[in-house]
Amino acid sequence: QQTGKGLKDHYQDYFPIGVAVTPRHLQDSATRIFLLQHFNSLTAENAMKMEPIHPATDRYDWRGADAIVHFATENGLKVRGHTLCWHNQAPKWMFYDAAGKLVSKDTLLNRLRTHIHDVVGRYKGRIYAWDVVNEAVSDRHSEFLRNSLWYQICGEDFIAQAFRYAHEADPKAILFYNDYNTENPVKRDKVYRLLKKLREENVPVHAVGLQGHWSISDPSRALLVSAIEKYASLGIKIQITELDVSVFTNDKMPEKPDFTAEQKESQEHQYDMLFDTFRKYRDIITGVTFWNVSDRSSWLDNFPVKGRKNYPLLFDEKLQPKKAYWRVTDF
Ligand SMILES: Oc1ccccc1CN[C@@H]1C=C[C@@H](O)[C@H](O)[C@H]1O
Repeated sequence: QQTGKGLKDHYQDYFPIGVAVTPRHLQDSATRIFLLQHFNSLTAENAMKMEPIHPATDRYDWRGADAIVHFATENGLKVRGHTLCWHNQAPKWMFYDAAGKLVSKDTLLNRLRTHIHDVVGRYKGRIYAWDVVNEAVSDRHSEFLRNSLWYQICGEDFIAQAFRYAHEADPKAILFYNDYNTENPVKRDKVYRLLKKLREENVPVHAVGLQGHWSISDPSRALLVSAIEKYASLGIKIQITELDVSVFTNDKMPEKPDFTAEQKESQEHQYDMLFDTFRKYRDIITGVTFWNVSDRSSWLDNFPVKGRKNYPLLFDEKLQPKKAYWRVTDF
């Protein structure tokens, strides 16, 4: 399929440009052409999460993941796997026994190992990178690790074990720890502390995923740079794995749902700064992936405020480049 020069072409000398997709995106020919024009990496928005892909102890649903991997392989796109161990969208059955009681640490770790070997094994050689553990660090000042069922049952060991299982299953895959708010100094230092400890214990964690759920006012260039420098000092690579730039700086519902001139101007400026910084760190940043395809639909339309229309991406609801697109491709 021949397409005009797109975002990925502007960045071919820097890093792959990815996007989170659903199988439905791939059923529409206009969307397929759009995806192939602008992106050379895909992430499954939901299809490879624990519950969607492994809904029952003895049942996997491979359809969505297979469709995305098939499309990517057919068109020469990279695929990032998301995510092997997370507290959200995890299947209840994994944590409870037949009597409905929480399972033991050994049982849970064995279930995690089976899950990881089955999922990573199926796509071995076709998925080059995995978000092995997502969001294990706490947002609470008093906590280091999030008090998830993973942590309650296993303590911190589930993190190292998840990476070891993934490495066993595909020794060539690049293994990521993935999280959000990773530029916030308090959380940044906790993520750093976790990664440093894992690396010192020779746990196969190769890179850190900064989700990049940012806004027109956050992060500042200074905070982004200090986070990149701090993680890079561990000798690991960095990817921006779920980039979007919310047009809101609070959790209030606006008077009207429109995308104001001020919001546009701020977003153009923020995207310009972000990609200027990414380009400067091209030797450390090995990929930038957007979360969702266009302003037509974003997970931010319902988070953190349900029903609040957001306009966080480089393409508008008609899949047309916004001015921010031209700001990040004119360099
Ligand atoms: O920015 C946040 C704030 C609080 C909780 C979760 C997040 C981000 N959490 C991400 C967002 C959407 C999901 O589809 C992704 O899998 C998840 O990694």
